[in-house]
Amino acid sequence: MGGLSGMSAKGIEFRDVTIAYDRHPAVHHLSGSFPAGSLTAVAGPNGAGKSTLLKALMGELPLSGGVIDRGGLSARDFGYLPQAADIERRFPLTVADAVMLGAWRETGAFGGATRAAADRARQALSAVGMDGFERRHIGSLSAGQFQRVLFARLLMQDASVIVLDEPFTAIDARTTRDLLEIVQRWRRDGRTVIAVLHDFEQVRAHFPRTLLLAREAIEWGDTDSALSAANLLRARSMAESWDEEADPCDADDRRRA
Ligand SMILES: Nc1ncnc2c1ncn2[C@@H]1O[C@H](COP(=O)(O)OP(=O)(O)OP(=O)(O)O)[C@@H](O)[C@H]1O
Repeated sequence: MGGLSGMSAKGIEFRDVTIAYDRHPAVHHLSGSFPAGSLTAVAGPNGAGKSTLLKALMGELPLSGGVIDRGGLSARDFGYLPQAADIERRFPLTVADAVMLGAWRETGAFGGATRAAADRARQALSAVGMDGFERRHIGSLSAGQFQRVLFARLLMQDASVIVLDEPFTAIDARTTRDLLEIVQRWRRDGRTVIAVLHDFEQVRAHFPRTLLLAREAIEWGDTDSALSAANLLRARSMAESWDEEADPCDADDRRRA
């Protein structure tokens, strides 16, 4: 389905990025890049700043320092799947409506759905194994079925960068396998995929690049190297020693002064 339009060959670069809540940095002095067309896992302990990083990448959080260079991409080039807990499912939408929301680039905020968009929505639902569910209310789906629908919406959106926050947490093994196949398909299309994941075996098997984060980058590069035993130990010991709220960043304060 769909070719890549407006894809940037430059990738996305973080330069000395700090993201703070009330001056307490959740992501600290982070530098590195997501090359165009790469498949990267973001891993790290609880509270490491993974979701914060994705929200800042999506422009939902301001930076306290540094720059995110999106290589000329705009918001419409990004497809974002937040953590399941952040998604409202009681909204009275059918499966077909939910997938068609991914076509807003074609239909516009108030425009009608074109026949072509409706056909693509059917193809997207079929690709995620959800044929025949069009009229079901999204609130009536299992967690795995709903995640399939959200992946269909991303397929529909045809974004060149796809950002997934813990897409397989609390999802059954069969659905996870099918959705990982969709991720590989995005990779073959040349899309850039960035996913927060907790399962290191899954990361090693499917994601060539990894950012191992513990507020700071422990390593950002090839997965085998980033997930070395020494790095994982370091991430764990950093997590065990940090307070829930990091100290305000003095260096940043001095720079601002
Ligand atoms: N809205 C907020 N206001 C204040 N602090 C926040 C907010 N959101 C997150 N934090 C804090 O920022 C830090 C990083 O949180 P974040 O959710 O980014 O971590 P994470 O790596 O995604 O964790 P997990 O694996 O548990 O989902 C944590 O200490 C968290 O308590």
